Amino acid sequence: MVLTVDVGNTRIKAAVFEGGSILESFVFEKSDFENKIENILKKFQNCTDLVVASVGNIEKQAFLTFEKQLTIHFLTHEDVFPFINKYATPKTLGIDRMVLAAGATLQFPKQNRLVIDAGTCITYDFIDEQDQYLGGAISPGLRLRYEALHNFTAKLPLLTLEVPEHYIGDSTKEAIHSGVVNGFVYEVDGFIEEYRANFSNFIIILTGGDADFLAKRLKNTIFANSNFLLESLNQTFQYKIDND
Ligand SMILES: Nc1ncnc2c1ncn2[C@@H]1O[C@H](COP(=O)(O)OP(=O)(O)OP(=O)(O)O)[C@@H](O)[C@H]1O
Ligand SMILES: CC(C)(CO)[C@@H](O)C(=O)NCCC(=O)O
Ligand SMILES: [K+]
Repeated sequence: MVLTVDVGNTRIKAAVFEGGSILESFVFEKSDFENKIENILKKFQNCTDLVVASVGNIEKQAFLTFEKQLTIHFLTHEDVFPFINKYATPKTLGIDRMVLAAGATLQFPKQNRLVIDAGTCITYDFIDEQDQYLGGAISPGLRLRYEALHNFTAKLPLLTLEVPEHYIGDSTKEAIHSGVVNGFVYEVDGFIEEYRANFSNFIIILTGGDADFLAKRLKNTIFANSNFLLESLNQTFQYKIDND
């Protein structure tokens, strides 16, 4: 059994895998995460490996307390990945994006793949048919957009997500909801159209905290898989074992 842990910028997500299938998944805040992991390991005592991808501020040291119980794999750029990395600055590429690209490469062989992760940030990652990772884009996520409008202006209130009535917002609140929510959806639809115009034979994988919300609103029919990063962590680990 393998425990995979995704330390994001906002929250931590974790899942226990037996072979290729998820037994249970968890979401928790960063404070007190040691206890949360300890409880998971109490429940699943057959876990032999802990696989971590962290883009948050939690480093490898924080996981070493579990070393008595199981083997820790804290993924870094030094690990083996199933794609050729063409990013001009490979050392600054987020480990979450590398894991997503690995999962897409292994799960969907011999095609162009676009992974869209709608989390704290929206990331776009493109891996072509020759398994070359080309890069993509990073933009502010849904909640970050609401927060940025409030934090960097004097007059804009901090709102929580609401679906706008219309694209023409007729009040401050409606204008913000339209700008944030419609802007988010138009952006993603726009990127998808750009990729579609330039590549054939490709698959889109949609994941992250806002994936379900987004999937319902896109012009294109795309199914969301909220567990794609955790599944990809498990696959990256299996790949590492087979190829190290
Ligand atoms: N309880 C919650 N806390 C924070 N964000 C939430 C919550 N529930 C849903 N969301 C939505 O999820 C988005 C954040 O996604 P996610 O939880 O995947 O981010 P994350 O943990 O920082 O991971 P990553 O850094 O990989 O994006 C926010 O834009 C927000 O709209
Ligand atoms: C973009 C985020 C914040 C998304 O989680 C993460 O992948 C990251 O910190 N990336 C580093 C910059 C880069 O990927 O080029
Ligand atoms: K993200």
